[in-house]
Amino acid sequence: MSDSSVSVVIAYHSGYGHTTRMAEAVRDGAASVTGTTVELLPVDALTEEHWAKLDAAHAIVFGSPTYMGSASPAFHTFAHDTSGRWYTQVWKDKVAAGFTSSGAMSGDKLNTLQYFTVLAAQHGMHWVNLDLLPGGGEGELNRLGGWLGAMAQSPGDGGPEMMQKSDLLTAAHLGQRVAEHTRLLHRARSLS
Ligand SMILES: Cc1cc2nc3c(=O)[nH]c(=O)nc-3n(C[C@H](O)[C@H](O)[C@H](O)COP(=O)(O)O)c2cc1C
Repeated sequence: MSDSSVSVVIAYHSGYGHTTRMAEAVRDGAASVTGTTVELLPVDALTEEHWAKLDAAHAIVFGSPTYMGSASPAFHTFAHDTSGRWYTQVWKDKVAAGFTSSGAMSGDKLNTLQYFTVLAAQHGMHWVNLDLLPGGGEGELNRLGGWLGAMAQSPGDGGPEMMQKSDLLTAAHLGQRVAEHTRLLHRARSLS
């Protein structure tokens, strides 16, 4: 990685593949910004090498399905496992953002995104929101009308292939925005 390039790591959990599709869309959006390296890291299979990549990243995007109104148990375990890094503020001033998928239209996804923001704040990270006005129809970006992060909804009895294209494009938009803002911050720091 050159001095001018930035790294975005997507730390996510997915039980049945829906959140994986979102993570891949976030990755594609971030990778569309020149000079950005992006990596997907499932939080239930982190090695020491993966933790080192998280520590070295300029931005970390959190992703989880909404289970019982919050992030999944696997994501909560990951968050708990970051407590040593919280103690020494290893992730301070990294960029952060988040995304979640649910079965119900609301499904209490907001609580999952708020949980991510608190996690980011405890680590001293800078939260990047979703800068999209609510989409008016099924095919439009941000059709679910949220701003804290990217949200997707699909029937609980349908597979990941049933996901709405607009939700995946919304996730890609968030990834692009994260990469752009990470680059801005990185450039400003290198000038100061
Ligand atoms: C244990 C469990 C709890 C769930 N809780 C919720 C919930 O609180 N709200 C909701 O809308 N959907 C809920 N769902 C549905 C999932 O959020 C939804 O199917 C999601 O897209 C799954 O993502 P994944 O395939 O990445 O695991 C739940 C599913 C499971 C298995």
